[in-house]
Amino acid sequence: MKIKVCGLRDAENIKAVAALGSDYIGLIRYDLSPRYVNNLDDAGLNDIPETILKTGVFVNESAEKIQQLIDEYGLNAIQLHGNESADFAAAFKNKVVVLKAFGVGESFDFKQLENYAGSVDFFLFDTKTAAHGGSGQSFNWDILNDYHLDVPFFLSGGLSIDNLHEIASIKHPQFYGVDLNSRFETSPGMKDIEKLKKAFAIVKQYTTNEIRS
Ligand SMILES: O=C(O)c1ccccc1NCC(=O)[C@H](O)[C@H](O)COP(=O)(O)O
Repeated sequence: MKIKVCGLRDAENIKAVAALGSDYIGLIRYDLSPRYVNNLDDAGLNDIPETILKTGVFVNESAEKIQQLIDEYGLNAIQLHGNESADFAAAFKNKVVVLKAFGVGESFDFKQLENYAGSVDFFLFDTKTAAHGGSGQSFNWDILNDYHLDVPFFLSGGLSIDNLHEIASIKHPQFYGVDLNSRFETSPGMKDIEKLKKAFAIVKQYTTNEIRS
């Protein structure tokens, strides 16, 4: 089970998250988010191990701007959180890892994902919110039983120390990773390392059990 810690922006805080063994770190390039990183120089990306995927998170950003940031900061992955089309995503596939986020409400039509299947590496299922992300609220994970494509997915939306144990109830073969954000913060964009340490232990435990069963 992979772990992505999202909404980071401070170099020292990012180093501490990297030391925990995060597989992905998310840097939000959406200026309406309280976790917006205006200047990626502040994130100290040169100091983190190459094994960690530096993920730019975008909401309806232009392809040119995304490409510029990939080139300038060596982003390894992009997460598209707006209304980006499958063709838009496909233009980046095989250059960087592409995650396409979808907001899940009380119901969700997984048919709309069929078009994206060959154009992305992962889906990220988040809680539907007008803010596009970072709601701190979880959705009803039972809905995932209706997902039948073979693209692996990250579970996102309101994951916290209180509900992370419950990922064990998700038996889906494409369940690939978890995305941790606002429930692990001391303030927007600053992660609580002690809380994350506990979360990593829970996910590790889940992964060990998964391998055994
Ligand atoms: O976190 C934000 O502020 C945000 C705003 C706009 C688009 C995406 C955003 N976050 C992207 C993520 O991957 C978050 O981790 C995801 O939305 C879940 O956040 P949370 O519910 O706070 O755990």
